[in-house]
Amino acid sequence: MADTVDNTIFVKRSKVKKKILRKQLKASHILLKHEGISTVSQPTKSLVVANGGLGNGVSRQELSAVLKEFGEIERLVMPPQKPYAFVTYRSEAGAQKAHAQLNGKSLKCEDNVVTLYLSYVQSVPCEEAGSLSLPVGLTLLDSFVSPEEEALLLAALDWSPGNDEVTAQKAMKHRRVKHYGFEFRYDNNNVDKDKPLPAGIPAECLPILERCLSNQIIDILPDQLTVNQYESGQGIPPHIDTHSAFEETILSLSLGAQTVMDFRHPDGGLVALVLPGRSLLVMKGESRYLWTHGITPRKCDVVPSCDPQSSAPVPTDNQTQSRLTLSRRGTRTSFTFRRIRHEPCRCGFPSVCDSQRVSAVPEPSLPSLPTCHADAAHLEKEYVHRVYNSIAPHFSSTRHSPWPRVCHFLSSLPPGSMVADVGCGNGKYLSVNPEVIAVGCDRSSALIQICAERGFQVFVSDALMLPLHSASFDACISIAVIHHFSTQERRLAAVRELVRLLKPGGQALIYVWAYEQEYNKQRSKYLKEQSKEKYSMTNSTSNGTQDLCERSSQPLEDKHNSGENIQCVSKLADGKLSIHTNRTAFKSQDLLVPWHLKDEKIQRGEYSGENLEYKASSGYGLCSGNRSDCNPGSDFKISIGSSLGLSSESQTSPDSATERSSVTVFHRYYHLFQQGELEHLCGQITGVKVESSYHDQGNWCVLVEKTA
Ligand SMILES: O=C(O)CCC(=O)C(=O)O
Ligand SMILES: [Fe+2]
Ligand SMILES: [Zn+2]
Repeated sequence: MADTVDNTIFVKRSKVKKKILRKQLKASHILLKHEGISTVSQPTKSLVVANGGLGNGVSRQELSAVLKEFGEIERLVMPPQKPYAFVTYRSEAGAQKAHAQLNGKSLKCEDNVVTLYLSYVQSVPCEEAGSLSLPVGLTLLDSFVSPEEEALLLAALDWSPGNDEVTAQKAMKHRRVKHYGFEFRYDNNNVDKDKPLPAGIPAECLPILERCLSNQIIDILPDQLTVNQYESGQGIPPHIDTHSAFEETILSLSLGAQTVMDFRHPDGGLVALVLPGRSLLVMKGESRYLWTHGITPRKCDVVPSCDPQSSAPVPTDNQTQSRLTLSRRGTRTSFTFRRIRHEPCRCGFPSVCDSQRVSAVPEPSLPSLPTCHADAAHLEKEYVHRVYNSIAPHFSSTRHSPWPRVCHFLSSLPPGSMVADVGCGNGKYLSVNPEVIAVGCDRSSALIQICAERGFQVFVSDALMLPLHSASFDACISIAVIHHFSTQERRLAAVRELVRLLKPGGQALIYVWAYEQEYNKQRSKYLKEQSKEKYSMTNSTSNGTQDLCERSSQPLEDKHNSGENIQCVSKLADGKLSIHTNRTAFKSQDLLVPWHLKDEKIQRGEYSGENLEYKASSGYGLCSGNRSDCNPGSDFKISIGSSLGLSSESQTSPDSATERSSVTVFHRYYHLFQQGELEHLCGQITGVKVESSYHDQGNWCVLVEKTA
């Protein structure tokens, strides 16, 4: 008897399983047919979650809440308006668990119930610029406090000078602050844990904190409060709240005027999020530990044109760009509640964790000159691509003057010419001749973002594999690009690819950095900047090829080699690349050139002179307003942000830059070309004629023509 019952259950169970499997296969089929997403049967770390998309009304918070029960999430990609999402777990085991437990399960969302079907995928698409997604672990709860509570909280603040001691009140350069419970010290980026302040968290905050407890936003009351007050035009540099100082959950309550907070991922992602007055921002997980947050000092924000305070729907990706408007800032006061940490932080982000730094991060050793493609690609990824993504806004701010001879080449092209700028950087050559049709590409998504914001036709691409038709361009330029390829084969391949684009009779102008910085008894601008810049650390060359100077007493070498007999002058001690001393003569052909980024600059968004690039970029791709339909039981609303590529390197505390200004040094790999080397390279390609070659301000340059 018992057997029969068991068997019936077994049969029923397997029927259910079969049904789920059928539906899952159907979902995979639809994904392939309609979206071109192919699933695999072998377990991987990544899953596509059919029906778990923003297009099904599933929010990022809702999906990530269920997914993270099965393991630590590395990435959650939710393409806007799609009925699916992608998740990548840190381990395959996590993905397997989620697959086993969630497949065919219902997910109850705010406004509907969906059934999830999960399949393994080999790779996950990148989050596109403008797509709507928040950093993992970030939640924004709209209207968390009532207007009455807002007024009460603001009235509880006493900014009079007599109160300085009690709340460690400070007037910072870009805002004023007060601390309760414990002082957060901006000199050492930490709190004196055994020195509590006379004033604890004001009683007016308690009802709000109780609400956080009962809504399970926190499970223990905070014991530290920092109040920041920003006038219009003020802000806070990008930073991560010190891991060792505070526990995981950070709450930031926005009162008064709305603002835009920028979240940056170390890989370059930027999410600009509108924080409306009376909203509560909850930072946990990756958003608290790995992403920096900051407010760019400015008087206006670019926001979606629908009133973010209203319950307008989320604009789609395209609409986000087209329906932007300016919003004037007013005075904003934020209450940041945190809990002091008494044990070292053991988060999963050792690269940015001050508790784990010493033991976890070994001293970086210098890379070697590569001998195979794989090593070369790796070197370029670390010492070219990553660096440009990290320094993009600052790099761009030093690159505004086009070189005259490049301009002359572009200006002499007939109207209507098709021109490709391969490695276009910030796009400074794309508008030189308005009569031609110019497209640009660069390997750095952060630089391409800057170009896109300037309205140029651009795309991200590797110069070795351009997604452009052969023989379709009248002219190409490659300015200061090919010297970043680390083997002769790759440099040759880059020139070949450039030539491939040209129509017969088309011309390519190529500039590379010269090993010889002194030519015809003339020192290049790069060397001359040495005396002019007074060894400053502020990278502000306006049109020089390279970066800033550093003091050096090394004599200039004058080494000229003839083109026919190119000798390698790389002197690699134990095979390692050496670090070049800026503004001095090169000692070897392959080396690492430092780029000094004053943290203060990047943190404050104060790039020298015009900081248009930075300002513009941090204002775009904002989050939408709100979802009107969220959480019917209460008056919370969830705002969803959008991301685009821009990077930041700083991971220090909010005002370390005010008290100390540290410099982050990045190293870019260069192969310096010797005289004749570029011509020699071009000479190896059939169907190419070197029209002319010259030395221009420390660069070797060729103009080549495609003959067939
Ligand atoms: O103003 C805010 O919302 C953020 C303040 C903040 O990040 C901090 O004080 O660490
Ligand atoms: Fe913070
Ligand atoms: Zn940590």
